[in-house]
Amino acid sequence: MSNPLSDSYLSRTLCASAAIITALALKYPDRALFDEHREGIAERRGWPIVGRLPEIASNAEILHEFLLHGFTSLNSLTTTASALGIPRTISTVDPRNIEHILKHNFENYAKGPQLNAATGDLFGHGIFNANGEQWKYQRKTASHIFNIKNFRDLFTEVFVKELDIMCKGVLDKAVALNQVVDFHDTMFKFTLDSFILLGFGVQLNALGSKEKVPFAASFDECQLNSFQRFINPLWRVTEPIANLMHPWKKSISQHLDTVDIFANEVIENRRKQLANGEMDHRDLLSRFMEAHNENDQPLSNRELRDIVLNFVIAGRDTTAQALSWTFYMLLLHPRVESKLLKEVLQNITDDVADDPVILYEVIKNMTYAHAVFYEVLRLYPSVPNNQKYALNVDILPDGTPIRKGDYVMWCPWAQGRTEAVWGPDAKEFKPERWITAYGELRRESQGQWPAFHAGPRVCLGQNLATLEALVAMVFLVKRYRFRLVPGQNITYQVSLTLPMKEGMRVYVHKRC
Ligand code: HEM
Repeated sequence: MSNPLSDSYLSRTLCASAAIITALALKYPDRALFDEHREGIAERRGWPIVGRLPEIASNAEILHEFLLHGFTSLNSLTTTASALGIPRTISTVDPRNIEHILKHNFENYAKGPQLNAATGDLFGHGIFNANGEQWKYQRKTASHIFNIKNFRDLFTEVFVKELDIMCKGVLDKAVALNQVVDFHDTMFKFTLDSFILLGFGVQLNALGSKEKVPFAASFDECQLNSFQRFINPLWRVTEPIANLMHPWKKSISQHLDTVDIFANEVIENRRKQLANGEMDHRDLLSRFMEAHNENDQPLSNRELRDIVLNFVIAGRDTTAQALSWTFYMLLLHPRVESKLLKEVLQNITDDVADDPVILYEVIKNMTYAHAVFYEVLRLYPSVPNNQKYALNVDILPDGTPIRKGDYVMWCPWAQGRTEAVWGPDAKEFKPERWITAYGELRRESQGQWPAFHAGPRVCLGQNLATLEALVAMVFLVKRYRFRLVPGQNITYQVSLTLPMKEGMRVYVHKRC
């Protein structure tokens, strides 16, 4: 039997709630609760109380296109959006603004609390999350390995050696057995093995295993999860619920354990090698083991673990993705592939290929190969969106006012496709745009082409990545013809970087 007292209490509560929601909806008819409009910044109006959260959530799978559409539909290179639970973010593809944020007013823009919270359990206090003195000592320590001698005498040799393992162990077998290869997965294994060997002195041999190595699988899950936290304001609630609902699935904390075990093994292994005097050169990890942190203390195992994981994402993912998108573009553009092959055959004779020191010198001067790589990174930047946090008020070069506590986001994926930045053929894949009338490589400003970031935090591994990618490109183009397996959907996975969502399956043939 119903109780008249509790029924009337319930109906009064419902009426009061409806009245409050209506009043809030009238006060915030097109934006998030408690948010204000931002004068002078192009903005599409959203829904009452939640703002643009529903659009962001429903376009999360195609976020990069969604952002591009935002710039083109508002006909502005700088936009903003109000969305419940997501901090106010000003997005830009204007080269002047990007250079200002990353270079000219560097001190005002930091890695912010949102990034630290979303990626903290994976990247800890490593270089990608660090600011101030904590960042400086890591940058300085790591920079010592990127010297000409290492490039000439060590890095090229490692890349050639790992390529040889890939060719014999994966690609030649696929040719002989007429098997399909997942090119994307193979590139991830190649860059993982190469980087773990030259950075940490460990021969991992991921290329030798058919499956994904457990560390890599868990690392990818953690990364994807970190990214999802940016667009899911309720992640602290939804993640534990998801664990309860899917108890048979490995949870993020279990994936983190797998990742930690791997990093700790690498560290222990190195300690033993150092103790036995087995190292004949000082690589990344041994340099950090000898370094002192921002408090002038030797690094703890936890700090070393952060270093290892930050450098794995830097050294593995970005280059593997760039190589995958490069071959995707080559397969879709046979004209470009033939032109590249011509340059490869002219420069990479068997003598050159057999001598890493000469190979390094020859590759440095291959203009078209560089143009192909830069053009791929223009359309498929390995870091497709990136953000910083304003420590103080500022005005961007296009006049956009920035408030203290705003996030500023720049979007290289959208920028590469923006006609106002790259001209009417912005969306076309044209390596020739990187070559001057004198046949030299064109250099664009870091604001126009921020694929490797800009200013004091410009990518430390830019030259390493370019060398690795070009060595792989020239060897693979020279030895093999790849063909896409028809009917697959090759697209990106929205994440911190730009992986292919379902890989890229190819047939492999030897060139005669
Ligand atoms: C195609 C390959 C690569 C691309 C497109 C790329 C791009 C980038 C970008 C956009 C950043 C800025 C990230 C941020 O701070 O939010 C960055 C930073 C960095 N990259 Fe790369 N990267 C590549 C390969 C590499 C490699 C092979 C290494 C080797 C160690 C490396 C080391 C680093 C480091 C240490 C930083 C942090 C710099 C700092 O904060 O001072 N990168 N990279």
